[in-house]
Amino acid sequence: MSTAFSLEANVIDLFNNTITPATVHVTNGRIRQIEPLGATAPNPALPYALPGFVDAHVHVESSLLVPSEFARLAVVHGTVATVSDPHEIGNVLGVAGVKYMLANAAQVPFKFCFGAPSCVPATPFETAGAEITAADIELLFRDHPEIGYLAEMMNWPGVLNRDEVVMEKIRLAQRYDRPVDGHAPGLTGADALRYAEAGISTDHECFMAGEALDKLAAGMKILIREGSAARNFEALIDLLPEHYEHLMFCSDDKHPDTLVLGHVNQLVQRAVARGQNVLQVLRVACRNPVEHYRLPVGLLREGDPADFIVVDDLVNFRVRQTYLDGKLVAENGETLIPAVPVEVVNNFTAHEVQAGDFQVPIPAADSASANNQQPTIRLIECFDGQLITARHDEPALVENGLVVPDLSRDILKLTVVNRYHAAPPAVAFIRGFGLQGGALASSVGHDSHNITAVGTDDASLARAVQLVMEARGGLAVVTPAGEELVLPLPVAGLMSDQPGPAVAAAYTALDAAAKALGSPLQAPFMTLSFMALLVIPSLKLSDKGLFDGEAFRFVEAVAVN
Ligand SMILES: Nc1ncnc2[nH]cnc12
Ligand SMILES: [Mn+2]
Repeated sequence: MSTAFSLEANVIDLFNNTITPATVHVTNGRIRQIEPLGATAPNPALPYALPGFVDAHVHVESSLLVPSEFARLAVVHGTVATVSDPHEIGNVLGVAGVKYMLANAAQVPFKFCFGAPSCVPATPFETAGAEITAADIELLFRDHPEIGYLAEMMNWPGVLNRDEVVMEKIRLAQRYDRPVDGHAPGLTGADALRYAEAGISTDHECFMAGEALDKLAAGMKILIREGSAARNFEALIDLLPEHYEHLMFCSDDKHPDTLVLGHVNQLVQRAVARGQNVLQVLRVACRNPVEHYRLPVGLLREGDPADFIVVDDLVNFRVRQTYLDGKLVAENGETLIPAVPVEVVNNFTAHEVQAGDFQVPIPAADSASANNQQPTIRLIECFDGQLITARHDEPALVENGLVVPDLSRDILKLTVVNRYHAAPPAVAFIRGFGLQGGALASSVGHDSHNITAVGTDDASLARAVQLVMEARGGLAVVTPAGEELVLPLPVAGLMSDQPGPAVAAAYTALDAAAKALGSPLQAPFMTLSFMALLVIPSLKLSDKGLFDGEAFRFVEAVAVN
Protein backbone atom coordinates (compact mmCIF):
# COMPACT_ATOMS: atom_id res chain seq x y z
CA MET A 1 0.00 0.00 0.00
CA SER A 2 1.57 3.34 -1.01
CA THR A 3 1.83 5.79 1.80
CA ALA A 4 1.97 9.38 0.64
CA PHE A 5 1.73 12.54 2.65
CA SER A 6 2.95 16.12 2.55
CA LEU A 7 3.78 18.60 5.27
CA GLU A 8 4.76 22.28 5.34
CA ALA A 9 7.75 23.33 7.40
CA ASN A 10 10.91 25.42 7.48
CA VAL A 11 13.14 22.81 5.87
CA ILE A 12 16.78 22.58 6.96
CA ASP A 13 19.20 21.72 4.17
CA LEU A 14 22.54 20.65 5.65
CA PHE A 15 24.26 20.68 2.27
CA ASN A 16 23.34 24.16 1.05
CA ASN A 17 23.12 25.42 4.63
CA THR A 18 19.68 26.94 4.15
CA ILE A 19 16.46 27.03 6.16
CA THR A 20 13.56 27.54 3.73
CA PRO A 21 9.76 27.28 4.01
CA ALA A 22 8.74 24.34 1.80
CA THR A 23 6.32 21.46 1.39
CA VAL A 24 7.93 18.07 1.97
CA HIS A 25 6.25 15.41 -0.19
CA VAL A 26 6.75 11.80 0.96
CA THR A 27 5.83 8.77 -1.14
CA ASN A 28 6.51 5.13 -0.34
CA GLY A 29 8.95 5.95 2.43
CA ARG A 30 11.09 8.37 0.45
CA ILE A 31 11.32 12.13 0.00
CA ARG A 32 9.68 12.55 -3.41
CA GLN A 33 9.97 16.34 -3.55
CA ILE A 34 10.86 19.35 -1.44
CA GLU A 35 8.75 22.12 -2.94
CA PRO A 36 9.69 25.71 -1.87
CA LEU A 37 6.80 27.85 -0.70
CA GLY A 38 8.37 30.94 -2.24
CA ALA A 39 9.65 32.78 0.84
CA THR A 40 13.38 32.72 1.54
CA ALA A 41 13.24 33.53 5.26
CA PRO A 42 11.93 30.96 7.78
CA ASN A 43 8.23 31.36 8.52
CA PRO A 44 7.74 31.66 12.30
CA ALA A 45 4.27 30.14 11.92
CA LEU A 46 5.76 26.89 10.66
CA PRO A 47 7.68 24.16 12.55
CA TYR A 48 11.14 23.05 11.42
CA ALA A 49 11.90 19.85 9.50
CA LEU A 50 15.43 18.48 9.73
CA PRO A 51 17.26 15.17 9.40
CA GLY A 52 17.02 12.94 12.46
CA PHE A 53 19.73 12.79 15.13
CA VAL A 54 22.35 10.03 15.25
CA ASP A 55 24.10 8.77 18.39
CA ALA A 56 27.48 8.04 16.78
CA HIS A 57 28.66 5.60 19.47
CA VAL A 58 26.45 3.89 22.02
CA HIS A 59 26.49 0.48 23.65
CA VAL A 60 22.78 -0.23 23.59
CA GLU A 61 23.23 -2.79 26.38
CA SER A 62 24.30 -0.01 28.76
CA SER A 63 20.77 1.35 28.66
CA LEU A 64 19.75 -1.90 30.40
CA LEU A 65 17.24 -2.21 27.52
CA VAL A 66 17.23 -4.51 24.49
CA PRO A 67 17.57 -2.64 21.15
CA SER A 68 13.84 -2.67 20.40
CA GLU A 69 13.06 -1.00 23.72
CA PHE A 70 15.99 1.44 23.35
CA ALA A 71 14.60 2.46 19.96
CA ARG A 72 11.08 2.98 21.34
CA LEU A 73 12.46 5.55 23.81
CA ALA A 74 15.07 7.17 21.54
CA VAL A 75 12.71 8.10 18.69
CA VAL A 76 10.71 10.26 21.08
CA HIS A 77 13.71 12.59 21.25
CA GLY A 78 14.34 12.65 17.48
CA THR A 79 17.03 10.01 17.34
CA VAL A 80 16.66 7.90 14.18
CA ALA A 81 19.87 5.89 14.24
CA THR A 82 22.76 4.76 16.38
CA VAL A 83 26.23 3.42 15.70
CA SER A 84 26.42 0.66 18.26
CA ASP A 85 29.23 -1.55 19.45
CA PRO A 86 27.71 -4.78 20.85
CA HIS A 87 30.89 -5.73 22.70
CA GLU A 88 29.02 -5.80 25.98
CA ILE A 89 26.87 -8.79 25.04
CA GLY A 90 29.78 -9.98 22.88
CA ASN A 91 31.85 -10.39 26.06
CA VAL A 92 29.08 -12.49 27.59
CA LEU A 93 27.85 -14.57 24.66
CA GLY A 94 30.35 -14.01 21.82
CA VAL A 95 29.12 -13.96 18.21
CA ALA A 96 25.76 -15.40 19.35
CA GLY A 97 25.31 -12.27 21.47
CA VAL A 98 26.04 -10.01 18.50
CA LYS A 99 23.48 -11.92 16.44
CA TYR A 100 20.96 -11.60 19.27
CA MET A 101 21.24 -7.80 19.02
CA LEU A 102 20.89 -7.88 15.22
CA ALA A 103 17.79 -10.09 15.42
CA ASN A 104 16.04 -8.04 18.10
CA ALA A 105 16.92 -4.72 16.41
CA ALA A 106 15.60 -5.92 13.04
CA GLN A 107 12.08 -6.05 14.51
CA VAL A 108 11.78 -2.26 14.79
CA PRO A 109 12.09 0.45 12.07
CA PHE A 110 14.92 2.25 13.94
CA LYS A 111 18.22 2.37 12.01
CA PHE A 112 20.81 0.62 14.19
CA CYS A 113 24.29 0.21 12.73
CA PHE A 114 26.09 -2.46 14.75
CA GLY A 115 29.85 -2.97 14.61
CA ALA A 116 31.97 -6.08 14.84
CA PRO A 117 33.53 -6.04 18.34
CA SER A 118 37.31 -5.83 18.01
CA CYS A 119 38.27 -6.45 21.64
CA VAL A 120 36.48 -9.43 23.15
CA PRO A 121 37.82 -10.06 25.72
CA ALA A 122 38.88 -6.47 26.32
CA THR A 123 42.22 -7.62 27.77
CA PRO A 124 43.85 -10.97 28.67
CA PHE A 125 43.81 -9.76 32.31
CA GLU A 126 40.17 -10.61 33.01
CA THR A 127 37.65 -13.44 32.63
CA ALA A 128 35.06 -12.86 29.91
CA GLY A 129 32.26 -15.20 28.92
CA ALA A 130 33.40 -15.54 25.34
CA GLU A 131 35.95 -14.56 22.74
CA ILE A 132 35.45 -12.95 19.32
CA THR A 133 38.42 -13.83 17.11
CA ALA A 134 39.63 -12.30 13.87
CA ALA A 135 38.03 -15.24 12.08
CA ASP A 136 34.70 -14.45 13.78
CA ILE A 137 35.05 -10.83 12.69
CA GLU A 138 35.64 -11.85 9.09
CA LEU A 139 32.52 -14.02 9.10
CA LEU A 140 30.50 -11.19 10.60
CA PHE A 141 31.69 -8.81 7.86
CA ARG A 142 31.19 -11.42 5.14
CA ASP A 143 27.75 -12.69 6.17
CA HIS A 144 26.24 -9.51 7.64
CA PRO A 145 26.54 -6.50 5.34
CA GLU A 146 24.50 -4.60 7.93
CA ILE A 147 27.52 -4.77 10.27
CA GLY A 148 28.96 -1.41 9.33
CA TYR A 149 32.36 -1.05 11.01
CA LEU A 150 35.04 -2.54 13.25
CA ALA A 151 34.11 -1.45 16.75
CA GLU A 152 36.32 0.40 19.19
CA MET A 153 39.90 -0.80 19.06
CA MET A 154 40.58 -0.43 22.78
CA ASN A 155 43.91 -2.20 22.80
CA TRP A 156 45.75 1.05 22.17
CA PRO A 157 49.08 -0.36 23.45
CA GLY A 158 48.68 -3.16 20.89
CA VAL A 159 47.99 -0.58 18.18
CA LEU A 160 51.04 1.48 19.11
CA ASN A 161 53.15 -1.68 19.09
CA ARG A 162 51.57 -2.83 15.81
CA ASP A 163 50.61 -6.09 17.56
CA GLU A 164 49.93 -8.69 14.83
CA VAL A 165 46.50 -9.78 16.09
CA VAL A 166 45.39 -6.15 16.37
CA MET A 167 46.67 -5.29 12.90
CA GLU A 168 45.04 -8.39 11.42
CA LYS A 169 41.63 -7.19 12.64
CA ILE A 170 42.23 -3.70 11.25
CA ARG A 171 43.34 -5.14 7.90
CA LEU A 172 40.16 -7.25 7.83
CA ALA A 173 38.04 -4.12 8.25
CA GLN A 174 39.98 -2.42 5.46
CA ARG A 175 39.55 -5.46 3.21
CA TYR A 176 35.79 -5.36 3.78
CA ASP A 177 35.76 -1.56 3.37
CA ARG A 178 34.57 -0.87 6.90
CA PRO A 179 35.75 2.08 9.02
CA VAL A 180 37.61 1.32 12.24
CA ASP A 181 36.52 2.96 15.50
CA GLY A 182 39.03 3.99 18.12
CA HIS A 183 39.29 4.12 21.88
CA ALA A 184 42.40 5.97 22.99
CA PRO A 185 41.84 7.84 26.27
CA GLY A 186 44.57 10.40 26.91
CA LEU A 187 46.64 9.57 23.82
CA THR A 188 48.31 12.74 22.50
CA GLY A 189 51.10 13.91 20.21
CA ALA A 190 53.15 11.27 18.45
CA ASP A 191 51.16 8.46 20.07
CA ALA A 192 47.90 9.91 18.75
CA LEU A 193 49.42 10.15 15.27
CA ARG A 194 50.80 6.59 15.42
CA TYR A 195 47.39 5.36 16.61
CA ALA A 196 45.62 7.09 13.69
CA GLU A 197 48.21 5.92 11.15
CA ALA A 198 47.25 2.32 12.01
CA GLY A 199 43.98 3.00 10.16
CA ILE A 200 41.77 4.14 13.04
CA SER A 201 39.41 7.00 12.13
CA THR A 202 37.52 8.03 15.29
CA ASP A 203 37.85 8.47 19.04
CA HIS A 204 35.16 9.03 21.67
CA GLU A 205 37.36 8.80 24.76
CA CYS A 206 38.78 12.34 24.78
CA PHE A 207 38.33 14.01 28.14
CA MET A 208 40.51 17.06 27.33
CA ALA A 209 40.40 19.46 24.38
CA GLY A 210 44.16 19.17 23.82
CA GLU A 211 44.08 15.45 23.13
CA ALA A 212 41.11 15.97 20.82
CA LEU A 213 43.06 18.59 18.86
CA ASP A 214 46.02 16.21 18.51
CA LYS A 215 43.73 13.47 17.18
CA LEU A 216 41.99 15.90 14.80
CA ALA A 217 45.43 16.95 13.55
CA ALA A 218 46.18 13.25 13.00
CA GLY A 219 43.13 13.05 10.74
CA MET A 220 40.75 11.39 13.19
CA LYS A 221 37.16 12.38 13.83
CA ILE A 222 36.22 13.17 17.39
CA LEU A 223 32.97 12.09 19.05
CA ILE A 224 31.86 14.49 21.78
CA ARG A 225 30.55 12.15 24.45
CA GLU A 226 27.87 12.94 27.04
CA GLY A 227 26.61 9.80 28.72
CA SER A 228 25.46 8.68 32.14
CA ALA A 229 28.99 8.20 33.43
CA ALA A 230 31.39 9.90 31.00
CA ARG A 231 30.41 13.53 30.45
CA ASN A 232 32.91 15.28 28.19
CA PHE A 233 30.60 17.79 26.44
CA GLU A 234 31.79 20.83 28.41
CA ALA A 235 35.45 19.95 27.85
CA LEU A 236 35.09 19.54 24.08
CA ILE A 237 32.10 21.51 22.76
CA ASP A 238 34.07 24.70 22.10
CA LEU A 239 35.97 22.81 19.41
CA LEU A 240 32.79 22.77 17.29
CA PRO A 241 32.90 26.18 15.55
CA GLU A 242 36.30 25.41 14.03
CA HIS A 243 36.13 21.63 13.68
CA TYR A 244 32.41 20.90 13.05
CA GLU A 245 33.18 18.97 9.84
CA HIS A 246 35.09 16.36 11.87
CA LEU A 247 32.94 15.98 14.96
CA MET A 248 29.97 13.84 16.01
CA PHE A 249 27.89 13.46 19.17
CA CYS A 250 27.60 10.26 21.18
CA SER A 251 26.52 8.95 24.57
CA ASP A 252 28.58 5.74 24.74
CA ASP A 253 26.68 4.47 27.78
CA LYS A 254 23.32 5.90 28.80
CA HIS A 255 21.11 4.58 31.58
CA PRO A 256 17.34 4.39 31.07
CA ASP A 257 16.49 7.18 33.52
CA THR A 258 18.41 9.68 31.39
CA LEU A 259 17.23 8.19 28.07
CA VAL A 260 13.60 8.80 29.13
CA LEU A 261 14.48 12.51 29.54
CA GLY A 262 16.42 13.12 26.34
CA HIS A 263 19.18 12.11 23.99
CA VAL A 264 21.23 13.81 21.25
CA ASN A 265 18.58 16.54 21.06
CA GLN A 266 19.77 17.75 24.48
CA LEU A 267 23.34 18.15 23.21
CA VAL A 268 22.10 20.07 20.16
CA GLN A 269 20.04 22.34 22.40
CA ARG A 270 23.03 22.95 24.72
CA ALA A 271 25.39 23.72 21.83
CA VAL A 272 22.94 26.19 20.24
CA ALA A 273 22.33 27.78 23.65
CA ARG A 274 26.07 28.57 23.74
CA GLY A 275 25.55 30.67 20.60
CA GLN A 276 26.97 28.08 18.21
CA ASN A 277 25.76 28.08 14.61
CA VAL A 278 22.75 25.77 14.42
CA LEU A 279 23.62 24.50 10.93
CA GLN A 280 27.12 23.54 12.10
CA VAL A 281 25.69 21.85 15.21
CA LEU A 282 23.20 19.88 13.10
CA ARG A 283 25.99 18.89 10.73
CA VAL A 284 27.65 17.25 13.76
CA ALA A 285 24.44 15.69 15.11
CA CYS A 286 22.89 14.46 11.86
CA ARG A 287 25.04 14.51 8.73
CA ASN A 288 28.59 13.59 9.80
CA PRO A 289 27.76 10.15 11.30
CA VAL A 290 25.62 9.20 8.28
CA GLU A 291 28.48 10.05 5.91
CA HIS A 292 31.31 8.60 8.00
CA TYR A 293 29.63 5.23 8.57
CA ARG A 294 27.70 5.30 5.27
CA LEU A 295 24.45 4.76 7.16
CA PRO A 296 21.22 4.01 5.22
CA VAL A 297 19.71 7.10 6.83
CA GLY A 298 18.06 9.93 4.89
CA LEU A 299 19.36 13.49 5.18
CA LEU A 300 16.20 15.26 3.97
CA ARG A 301 17.15 15.38 0.29
CA GLU A 302 14.92 14.45 -2.64
CA GLY A 303 15.18 10.69 -3.17
CA ASP A 304 16.45 9.99 0.35
CA PRO A 305 14.67 7.65 2.76
CA ALA A 306 12.12 9.77 4.64
CA ASP A 307 14.00 9.76 7.94
CA PHE A 308 13.42 13.17 9.49
CA ILE A 309 12.02 15.00 12.47
CA VAL A 310 9.77 18.02 13.02
CA VAL A 311 10.59 20.34 15.93
CA ASP A 312 8.83 23.39 17.32
CA ASP A 313 11.89 25.66 17.06
CA LEU A 314 15.69 25.69 16.81
CA VAL A 315 16.12 26.68 20.43
CA ASN A 316 14.56 23.94 22.55
CA PHE A 317 14.45 21.20 19.87
CA ARG A 318 11.25 19.80 21.37
CA VAL A 319 10.42 17.01 18.93
CA ARG A 320 6.87 17.02 17.55
CA GLN A 321 7.23 14.09 15.16
CA THR A 322 9.85 11.54 14.19
CA TYR A 323 9.63 9.72 10.84
CA LEU A 324 11.51 6.63 9.77
CA ASP A 325 11.20 5.54 6.14
CA GLY A 326 8.14 7.79 5.98
CA LYS A 327 6.42 6.11 8.96
CA LEU A 328 5.47 8.24 11.94
CA VAL A 329 7.29 6.51 14.84
CA ALA A 330 6.91 9.14 17.58
CA GLU A 331 4.66 12.10 18.17
CA ASN A 332 4.51 14.66 20.99
CA GLY A 333 6.52 12.61 23.44
CA GLU A 334 4.87 9.26 22.74
CA THR A 335 6.51 6.37 20.93
CA LEU A 336 4.48 4.76 18.16
CA ILE A 337 6.82 1.78 17.72
CA PRO A 338 5.04 -1.31 19.05
CA ALA A 339 6.85 -3.44 21.65
CA VAL A 340 8.17 -6.77 20.39
CA PRO A 341 8.60 -9.99 22.41
CA VAL A 342 11.99 -10.19 24.16
CA GLU A 343 13.89 -13.48 24.10
CA VAL A 344 16.01 -14.19 27.19
CA VAL A 345 19.56 -15.45 26.63
CA ASN A 346 22.34 -15.62 29.23
CA ASN A 347 25.71 -16.99 30.30
CA PHE A 348 25.76 -16.99 34.10
CA THR A 349 27.10 -19.57 36.58
CA ALA A 350 25.63 -18.49 39.89
CA HIS A 351 27.48 -19.62 43.01
CA GLU A 352 27.24 -18.90 46.74
CA VAL A 353 29.34 -16.14 48.31
CA GLN A 354 29.89 -15.56 52.03
CA ALA A 355 31.01 -12.47 53.95
CA GLY A 356 34.29 -14.21 54.77
CA ASP A 357 35.12 -14.42 51.05
CA PHE A 358 35.72 -10.66 51.07
CA GLN A 359 38.20 -10.45 53.93
CA VAL A 360 41.58 -8.82 53.18
CA PRO A 361 44.31 -10.14 55.47
CA ILE A 362 47.61 -8.30 55.74
CA PRO A 363 49.91 -9.91 53.14
CA ALA A 364 51.09 -13.13 54.81
CA ALA A 365 54.60 -12.95 53.36
CA ASP A 366 55.17 -9.88 55.46
CA SER A 367 53.15 -10.87 58.50
CA ALA A 368 56.36 -11.08 60.57
CA SER A 369 57.25 -7.53 59.66
CA ALA A 370 53.61 -6.60 59.58
CA ASN A 371 53.48 -6.39 63.35
CA ASN A 372 55.48 -3.23 63.33
CA GLN A 373 54.99 -2.02 59.73
CA GLN A 374 52.06 0.06 58.52
CA PRO A 375 50.31 -1.74 55.66
CA THR A 376 49.55 0.52 52.71
CA ILE A 377 46.41 0.38 50.57
CA ARG A 378 46.73 0.99 46.84
CA LEU A 379 43.51 3.02 46.80
CA ILE A 380 41.43 3.59 43.66
CA GLU A 381 39.72 6.99 43.45
CA CYS A 382 36.74 7.39 41.11
CA PHE A 383 35.32 10.71 39.88
CA ASP A 384 31.82 11.79 38.99
CA GLY A 385 31.35 12.04 35.22
CA GLN A 386 34.64 10.29 34.40
CA LEU A 387 35.74 6.74 33.59
CA ILE A 388 39.38 7.40 34.51
CA THR A 389 40.44 6.78 38.08
CA ALA A 390 43.34 7.98 40.21
CA ARG A 391 45.58 5.99 42.52
CA HIS A 392 46.62 6.90 46.08
CA ASP A 393 48.85 4.96 48.50
CA GLU A 394 47.21 5.40 51.91
CA PRO A 395 47.76 3.83 55.34
CA ALA A 396 45.43 0.88 55.91
CA LEU A 397 42.99 0.58 58.80
CA VAL A 398 43.72 -2.83 60.36
CA GLU A 399 41.45 -4.72 62.75
CA ASN A 400 42.32 -8.24 63.98
CA GLY A 401 44.89 -8.71 61.22
CA LEU A 402 42.47 -7.67 58.49
CA VAL A 403 42.47 -4.53 56.35
CA VAL A 404 39.01 -2.99 56.71
CA PRO A 405 37.05 -0.08 55.20
CA ASP A 406 37.41 3.33 56.82
CA LEU A 407 34.27 5.40 56.29
CA SER A 408 35.88 8.46 57.87
CA ARG A 409 38.27 8.56 54.87
CA ASP A 410 35.68 7.29 52.35
CA ILE A 411 37.69 4.10 51.92
CA LEU A 412 35.26 1.34 50.94
CA LYS A 413 35.68 -2.19 49.68
CA LEU A 414 35.38 -2.87 45.96
CA THR A 415 35.04 -6.41 44.66
CA VAL A 416 34.76 -8.17 41.30
CA VAL A 417 33.29 -11.67 41.40
CA ASN A 418 33.56 -14.01 38.43
CA ARG A 419 30.08 -14.79 37.09
CA TYR A 420 31.19 -17.44 34.63
CA HIS A 421 33.02 -19.78 37.02
CA ALA A 422 33.15 -20.14 40.82
CA ALA A 423 36.34 -18.34 41.89
CA PRO A 424 37.52 -16.33 44.91
CA PRO A 425 36.44 -12.68 44.62
CA ALA A 426 39.01 -10.01 43.82
CA VAL A 427 38.93 -7.31 46.51
CA ALA A 428 40.47 -3.81 46.63
CA PHE A 429 39.68 -0.42 48.16
CA ILE A 430 38.04 2.61 46.58
CA ARG A 431 37.29 6.26 47.36
CA GLY A 432 34.52 8.27 45.72
CA PHE A 433 31.36 6.25 46.31
CA GLY A 434 30.76 7.91 49.68
CA LEU A 435 28.48 5.19 51.08
CA GLN A 436 27.81 5.48 54.81
CA GLY A 437 26.41 1.95 55.00
CA GLY A 438 25.24 -1.00 52.91
CA ALA A 439 26.43 -2.02 49.45
CA LEU A 440 25.73 -1.82 45.70
CA ALA A 441 26.26 -4.67 43.22
CA SER A 442 25.94 -4.98 39.46
CA SER A 443 26.43 -7.66 36.80
CA VAL A 444 27.05 -4.80 34.35
CA GLY A 445 30.81 -4.51 34.81
CA HIS A 446 32.57 -3.31 31.65
CA ASP A 447 33.59 -5.08 29.66
CA SER A 448 33.65 -8.69 30.88
CA HIS A 449 30.56 -8.16 32.99
CA ASN A 450 31.55 -10.05 36.06
CA ILE A 451 29.79 -8.89 39.22
CA THR A 452 31.18 -5.61 40.54
CA ALA A 453 30.21 -4.41 44.01
CA VAL A 454 31.12 -1.68 46.48
CA GLY A 455 30.28 -1.73 50.18
CA THR A 456 31.02 -0.57 53.69
CA ASP A 457 31.19 -4.05 55.27
CA ASP A 458 31.63 -7.67 54.21
CA ALA A 459 28.10 -8.79 55.15
CA SER A 460 26.45 -6.08 53.00
CA LEU A 461 28.87 -6.74 50.16
CA ALA A 462 28.20 -10.50 50.22
CA ARG A 463 24.42 -9.97 50.37
CA ALA A 464 24.39 -7.54 47.44
CA VAL A 465 26.50 -9.93 45.33
CA GLN A 466 24.27 -12.84 46.36
CA LEU A 467 21.14 -10.97 45.22
CA VAL A 468 22.69 -10.47 41.76
CA MET A 469 23.74 -14.14 41.68
CA GLU A 470 20.21 -15.29 42.57
CA ALA A 471 18.73 -13.12 39.78
CA ARG A 472 21.41 -14.43 37.35
CA GLY A 473 22.15 -10.82 36.56
CA GLY A 474 20.98 -7.44 37.71
CA LEU A 475 21.58 -4.42 39.93
CA ALA A 476 21.14 -4.60 43.71
CA VAL A 477 21.19 -2.28 46.72
CA VAL A 478 21.46 -3.51 50.33
CA THR A 479 20.90 -0.98 53.15
CA PRO A 480 22.15 -1.15 56.75
CA ALA A 481 18.49 -1.47 57.80
CA GLY A 482 18.29 -4.70 55.80
CA GLU A 483 16.27 -3.32 52.89
CA GLU A 484 17.05 -5.00 49.56
CA LEU A 485 16.26 -3.68 46.06
CA VAL A 486 16.98 -5.67 42.88
CA LEU A 487 16.55 -4.79 39.21
CA PRO A 488 16.79 -8.14 37.37
CA LEU A 489 18.68 -8.09 34.05
CA PRO A 490 17.91 -11.55 32.67
CA VAL A 491 19.16 -10.88 29.12
CA ALA A 492 22.87 -11.72 29.34
CA GLY A 493 22.96 -10.22 32.84
CA LEU A 494 22.98 -6.85 31.06
CA MET A 495 19.47 -6.04 29.87
CA SER A 496 15.93 -6.25 31.11
CA ASP A 497 13.18 -8.06 29.25
CA GLN A 498 10.72 -5.37 30.39
CA PRO A 499 9.50 -2.18 28.65
CA GLY A 500 11.76 0.88 28.80
CA PRO A 501 9.64 3.10 31.06
CA ALA A 502 9.23 0.33 33.67
CA VAL A 503 12.98 -0.33 33.66
CA ALA A 504 13.66 3.40 33.95
CA ALA A 505 11.35 3.64 36.97
CA ALA A 506 12.92 0.62 38.67
CA TYR A 507 16.42 1.91 37.95
CA THR A 508 15.48 5.32 39.38
CA ALA A 509 14.45 3.64 42.65
CA LEU A 510 17.80 1.84 42.95
CA ASP A 511 19.67 5.00 42.00
CA ALA A 512 17.79 6.90 44.73
CA ALA A 513 18.54 4.14 47.25
CA ALA A 514 22.25 4.31 46.40
CA LYS A 515 22.21 8.08 46.90
CA ALA A 516 20.32 7.65 50.19
CA LEU A 517 23.27 5.54 51.37
CA GLY A 518 25.39 8.65 50.88
CA SER A 519 26.74 8.41 47.32
CA PRO A 520 27.44 11.88 45.85
CA LEU A 521 27.82 10.44 42.33
CA GLN A 522 25.27 11.44 39.68
CA ALA A 523 25.10 7.84 38.43
CA PRO A 524 26.59 5.48 41.05
CA PHE A 525 25.68 2.29 39.17
CA MET A 526 27.16 3.59 35.93
CA THR A 527 30.38 4.60 37.69
CA LEU A 528 30.47 1.23 39.47
CA SER A 529 30.16 -0.55 36.12
CA PHE A 530 33.39 1.10 34.95
CA MET A 531 35.57 0.20 37.92
CA ALA A 532 36.39 -3.07 36.14
CA LEU A 533 37.19 -1.50 32.75
CA LEU A 534 40.91 -2.16 32.60
CA VAL A 535 41.48 -0.34 29.28
CA ILE A 536 40.82 3.00 30.93
CA PRO A 537 43.52 4.06 33.40
CA SER A 538 44.70 4.35 35.93
CA LEU A 539 43.74 1.77 38.58
CA LYS A 540 40.86 -0.66 38.06
CA LEU A 541 39.80 -4.04 39.47
CA SER A 542 39.66 -7.20 37.40
CA ASP A 543 38.14 -10.45 38.63
CA LYS A 544 41.77 -11.53 38.70
CA GLY A 545 43.02 -8.66 40.84
CA LEU A 546 43.96 -4.97 41.00
CA PHE A 547 45.18 -3.69 37.62
CA ASP A 548 47.47 -0.75 36.83
CA GLY A 549 46.05 0.65 33.57
CA GLU A 550 49.20 2.59 32.75
CA ALA A 551 51.74 -0.18 33.36
CA PHE A 552 49.18 -2.67 32.01
CA ARG A 553 49.93 -5.14 34.83
CA PHE A 554 48.51 -6.43 38.13
CA VAL A 555 49.52 -4.81 41.42
CA GLU A 556 48.84 -5.76 45.04
CA ALA A 557 45.84 -4.11 46.69
CA VAL A 558 47.69 -3.98 50.02
CA ALA A 559 51.44 -3.64 50.43
CA VAL A 560 53.62 -3.77 53.51
CA ASN A 561 56.79 -1.81 53.01
N1 LIG B 1 31.19 0.44 27.50
C1 LIG B 1 32.46 0.74 27.25
N2 LIG B 1 33.35 -0.21 26.93
C2 LIG B 1 34.63 0.15 26.68
N3 LIG B 1 35.07 1.38 26.74
C3 LIG B 1 34.19 2.33 27.07
N4 LIG B 1 34.35 3.65 27.24
C4 LIG B 1 33.16 4.14 27.60
N5 LIG B 1 32.23 3.20 27.65
C5 LIG B 1 32.86 2.05 27.33
MN1 LIG C 1 32.52 2.69 24.04
